[in-house]
Amino acid sequence: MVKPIVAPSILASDFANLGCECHKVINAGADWLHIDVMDGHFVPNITLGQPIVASLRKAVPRVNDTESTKPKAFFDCHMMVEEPEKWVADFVKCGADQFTFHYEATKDPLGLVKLIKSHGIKAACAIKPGTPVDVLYELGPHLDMALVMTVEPGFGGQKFMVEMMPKVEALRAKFPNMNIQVDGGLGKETIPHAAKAGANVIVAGTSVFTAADPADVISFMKGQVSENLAAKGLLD
Ligand SMILES: O=C(CO)[C@H](O)[C@H](O)COP(=O)(O)O
Ligand SMILES: [Fe+2]
Repeated sequence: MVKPIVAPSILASDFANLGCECHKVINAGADWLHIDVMDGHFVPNITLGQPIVASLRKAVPRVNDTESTKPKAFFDCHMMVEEPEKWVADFVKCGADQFTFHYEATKDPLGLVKLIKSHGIKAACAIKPGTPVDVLYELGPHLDMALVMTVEPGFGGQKFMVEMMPKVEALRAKFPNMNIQVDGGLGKETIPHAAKAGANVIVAGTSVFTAADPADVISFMKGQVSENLAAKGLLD
């Protein structure tokens, strides 16, 4: 059983007003914040690192912080970096709740999952469009989430690759209770494909942050995911 989760990608936000932008989407119904970390090596782009995540953590406390009245969120860190092992401790320290590494970036995926979990946060693994889904079959039982990229990682605002949906279907068939995330080009037009395939964690940058009514986009996507999970008997 899984829940519908919408995770706006802060890459599409106005970084000069990052805290307010995040409060805006949380108040509009976002469950997680998706934080795209790019190193200019694993992907041809550089985005943000630990100082920004640490600052954002002060503006957006952890979900279990009962003291603060500020809007809270789960920090879903998508690590598009080489040698992801090097960054686990730093990202735990600056406030990550989940560390998603790329299968293509490590020689020891299971060792990395164990390292991430040893720090007390969630471990997830992403695959690029050219990577076959079966690389995740052995790792799946150890993961908190699998991420099927629906664009080539590196940039926001790209076109959704519907041809990735068989990967999502295959994962959902094998792992009915696992969080399965899709990332890239998701919005009101493309969500029906991802929801039908069985994805339950929806990353959406451009479609949420540029919307006149972000709450409408978020609730539409959650509704589509809920309907499809319910039809499969998997809605928590
Ligand atoms: O990982 C990513 C790119 O590598 C981003 O999370 C993704 O592109 C989301 O942005 P958008 O919804 O605008 O496509
Ligand atoms: Fe991402």
